[in-house]
Amino acid sequence: MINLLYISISGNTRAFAEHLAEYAKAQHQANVEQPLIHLEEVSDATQNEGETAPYFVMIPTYLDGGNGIDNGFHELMTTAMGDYLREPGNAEWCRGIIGSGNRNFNEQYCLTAKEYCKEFNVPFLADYELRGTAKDASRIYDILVKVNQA
Ligand SMILES: Cc1cc2nc3c(=O)[nH]c(=O)nc-3n(C[C@H](O)[C@H](O)[C@H](O)COP(=O)(O)O)c2cc1C
Repeated sequence: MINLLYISISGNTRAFAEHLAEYAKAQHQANVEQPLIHLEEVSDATQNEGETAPYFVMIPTYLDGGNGIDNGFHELMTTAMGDYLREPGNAEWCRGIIGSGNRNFNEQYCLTAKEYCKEFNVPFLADYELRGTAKDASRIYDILVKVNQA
């Protein structure tokens, strides 16, 4: 089983997370060795239960102003995920982060995920735009399977 935590404000990340879980289900049906994906959505209402097993994080990008090079990392909307990762012991179980965003934001593309990776010292595993594509789902599932097995 692959545990995947995500946060979604306007629904794109939720849609992609569900797409990934469906893709995993199909892979698992074809070959039981291929793991399923267990999803958990984090929000401002999330109570910390304390992570005790490996998991991955998916986070979209919402930033206020700046250019992403020498300024501009003022995170909006998604801070509940950072708060969750900062709870004692939680970040230690995080095996990597997948960022999403929109390439129109140039240097700020997926910047929240990149900054979290630095702060929590975990690998940046992949990125995708908006709701992702079928290709993104298979590419990212393969990455999750590989890192989860390591
Ligand atoms: C106000 C606002 C600011 C955004 N800022 C960024 C940004 O700095 N970098 C980026 O890559 N995408 C940015 N995006 C795009 C979102 O990350 C993208 O739409 C994402 O798929 C939203 O995920 P969600 O629907 O799960 O909340 C922004 C979108 C909005 C509405």
